[in-house]
Parts: sequence; structure tokens; C-alpha cells
Amino acid sequence: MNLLPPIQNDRIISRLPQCFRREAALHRRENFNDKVKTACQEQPSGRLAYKISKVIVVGDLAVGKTCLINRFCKDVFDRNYNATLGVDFEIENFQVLGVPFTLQLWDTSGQERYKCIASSYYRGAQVVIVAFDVNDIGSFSHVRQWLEESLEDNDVAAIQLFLVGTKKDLSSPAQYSQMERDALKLAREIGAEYWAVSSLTGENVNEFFSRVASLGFENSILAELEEKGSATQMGEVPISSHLLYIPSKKEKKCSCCQ
Ligand SMILES: Nc1nc2c(ncn2[C@@H]2O[C@H](COP(=O)(O)OP(=O)(O)OP(=O)(O)O)[C@@H](O)[C@H]2O)c(=O)[nH]1
Ligand SMILES: [Mg+2]
Repeated sequence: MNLLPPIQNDRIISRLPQCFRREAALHRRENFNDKVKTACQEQPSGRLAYKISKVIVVGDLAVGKTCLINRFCKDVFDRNYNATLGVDFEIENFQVLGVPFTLQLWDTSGQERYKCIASSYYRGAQVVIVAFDVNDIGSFSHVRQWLEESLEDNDVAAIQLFLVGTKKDLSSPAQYSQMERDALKLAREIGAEYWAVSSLTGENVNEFFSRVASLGFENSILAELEEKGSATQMGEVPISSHLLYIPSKKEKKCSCCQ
């Protein structure tokens, strides 16, 4: 009996989505790692090894984190600004090389007063997305600080980093090209892959999250093969509890946020 929900067509990935800019990419291979492809071909048919990647999205308030997630998950865009209070999260199911894969997208508040609650959800992330508004140099200057805070409770070596410039639709070509030069330089310095998106027009949003899912999937398979001593078969992946931890509404407040 298939326990997993049906997968939307645009969430079925058979070839590796390419990076946005070769100057700042986590890797530039044309396709998935051969060991990953072999492992997926050889997985016992019918046994669904359930895989999940915890993704946290951080960045200054109002840079567009929630709109980015909502454009991808629900294909909607809200012009009104509704600040995120603490954290919210979405689950997106994919099928990568025939294997079910889930992204758990944690949308955090950029507001200082909610930082204590948001940061308590950073732990156990496999992917960190640091967002800044390409029209707001102040949000760009805070990227390193967001990165530092989000990596505090995580294994830096195992984390995949993405630097995302938002609201690209509001930027003139001249303004944007200067910003991109600075962003590519910073992305290389922090070891992140750079993307620029617009949640209003949808530019690059699906491509970006398909890339996040594909690289997250590849990483999780390689880590599992390594753990099993390069056996080509994947087993069931024990999903540790914090990955599936779902905050109750009342937990959305903590003392410093009262
Ligand atoms: N033009 C344009 N506006 C955008 C875009 N993305 C977000 N916005 C607007 O920017 C404002 C803030 O967007 P949010 O997604 O709520 O920002 P946030 O980063 O989640 O903010 P916090 O939850 O407070 O951290 C809203 O008014 C959005 O309509 C975009 O791509 N283009
Ligand atoms: Mg928000």
C-alpha cells in the first residue's frame, strides 16, 4: 500500500536541475552523482525509503521569505505584508530519480523580537537559505549575521547553503547587475549557491526549489551510502524525531517574545 501522497508532475525530477550562476554554485556537474543514480536504480522496488530534508529560511524582516515559500508551495502572491510571528512551515513532496523525497520548509520571522523562538527551530537543518532583498543593501549587509546564527546549532560541514536575492522585479538591470556582482562574491566567500528570484512574477522560484530538492536529495543519499560503507542499496532512513517535530500553536510564544 503506497503511504505517500501523490506527487505533482513538476515535483518529479529525473535530471539534475542546473545552477543559476556557475560563479557561485554548490557544484557544477551536469547530472546527479553516478553513485546516487546507481543506488536509486538498485533500490528494492516497492520499498519506499522515506527521505526528508529540513530547510530553514532566514533573513531580515520583509525581504520576502514567506512570499517565496508561498509562491512555490501554493503558487500565490500577497502584496500585503503579514509578518511571520515566530515560525511557520510547509511540507513539499518530490520524487527524485524515482525515490520519494520531502522538503520540510521552515519559514522564520525576521523580526528581532521573534528571534528567540525562530532560532530554536534552526537545529538539525540540512539546508540553510539566507534571503536578502536585491533592492535593500541593508538586508544584504546582514547576511553573514543570519548565517552565523543559523549555523550555531548545526554541523556546518554537512549544511548546504543558498544565498537568495529576492524582489528581482523591482530592480533595474543596471542596479541588479551591480548587486549580483556583490552577491556572487559573498556567496563564494561563504560557500553558498547564489540565486535571484521574484515571488511576484515567479521568476526562478520553481527552478530554485527544484535545485534545492535535488542537491538535498543527492547529499542525503551520499551520506547514507557512506554510513552503510558504500553499499549500493539504501535502507529505510530512520527519521529522527526533531525532523518531524511539529510545533503546537501555543509553543509559538516564549518568554522574551511576550
Ligand atoms: N515586488 C515584490 N514584492 C515582494 C516580493 N516578495 C515579497 N514582496 C513583498 O514584500 C513584503 C514582505 O514579504 P514577506 O514575504 O511577508 O516578507 P518576510 O521576509 O516573510 O517578512 P517577515 O515574516 O517579517 O520576516 C510583502 O508586502 C510582499 O508583497 C517580490 O518578489 N517582489
Ligand atoms: Mg514572513
